[in-house]
Amino acid sequence: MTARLCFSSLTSLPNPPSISSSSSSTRVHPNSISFKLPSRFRYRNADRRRSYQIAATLTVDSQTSGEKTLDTDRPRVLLEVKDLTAIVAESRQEILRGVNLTINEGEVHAIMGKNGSGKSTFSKVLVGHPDYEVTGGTVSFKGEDLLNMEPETRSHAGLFMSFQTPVEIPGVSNMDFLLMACNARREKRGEPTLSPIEFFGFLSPKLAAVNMNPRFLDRNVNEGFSGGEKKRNEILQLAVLEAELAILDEIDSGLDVDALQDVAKAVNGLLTPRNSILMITHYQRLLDYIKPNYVHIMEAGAIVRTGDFSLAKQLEKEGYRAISSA
Ligand SMILES: Nc1ncnc2c1ncn2[C@@H]1O[C@H](COP(=O)(O)OP(=O)(O)OP(=O)(O)O)[C@@H](O)[C@H]1O
Repeated sequence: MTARLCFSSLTSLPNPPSISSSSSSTRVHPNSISFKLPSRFRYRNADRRRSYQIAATLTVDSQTSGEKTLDTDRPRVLLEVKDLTAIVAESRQEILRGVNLTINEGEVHAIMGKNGSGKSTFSKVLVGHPDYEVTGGTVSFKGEDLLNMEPETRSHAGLFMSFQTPVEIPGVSNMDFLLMACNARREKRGEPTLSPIEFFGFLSPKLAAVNMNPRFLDRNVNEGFSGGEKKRNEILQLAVLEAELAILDEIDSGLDVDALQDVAKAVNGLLTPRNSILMITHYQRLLDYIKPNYVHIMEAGAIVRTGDFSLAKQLEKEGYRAISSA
């Protein structure tokens, strides 16, 4: 069966995403892609939150990939967050209480902070998670108003988020998923799409960089993957999507020491002077492998301190009490 999966509409559907056979489709969405669908494909049981994750992960672009900075000596500001406040949409509980953060291209930033300080909420608000409502402040991404964009448009613009708990997609092989994502990006850039064989050539060095066994390509996306395998797979997706700002939420959790080194090596290999990384982590050990330019401490929904790597070392040695603003 051939099916058509419309990435851009996933987040806007009132119901779980569905797959329509191409024979019954009368209109083709510009971001949709035809692919062979295994007969066991089951999307109807997916909930809306998962759809959001799929869309946030899948949609790719490069509308702005051809942009050039006018002043090539000065790094471009990728993300500028000013006085951002946000609440949980359902309970109206205030979580973010005035976050300020600027990320230039080529920089690696790390956010640390006690459990419940708002780190994940901040990253989810950046990618437009429907659980949260922004109540104040501004966020610009490459000069555009990020908060006015739909989640898929944010992804189109070059934002990628690796979730603490990566989504499973039953019925879609990893290979199909990555191929779709890659070709969606190429289409947006006006480049010819890759055949599965060409794509394998593109993917092979990335697989090697993440030290991932090619047999994972035949398995359904993240289904039955161990925690560490899911994290590697997230970095593989990042490598394929070539996002300009990657938000990595606890990418080190659940990784053994070898896997941590592999993942860190792969992330470092993806860094260029044109892209940036925002890591959320509890542990200095990740920062030993992916060296941050800036370390921020989040407390009660705001960034209360910023420093360099030595701040993470101080934290490891003395704990939050020593550097708390309270
Ligand atoms: N969808 C939600 N519904 C209710 N409460 C929420 C929701 N999202 C976040 N919170 C609350 O907001 C606070 C901040 O949570 P968040 O996950 O952002 O913290 P964190 O700093 O990432 O924590 P951790 O280090 O434990 O991952 C917590 O008290 C959490 O319970």
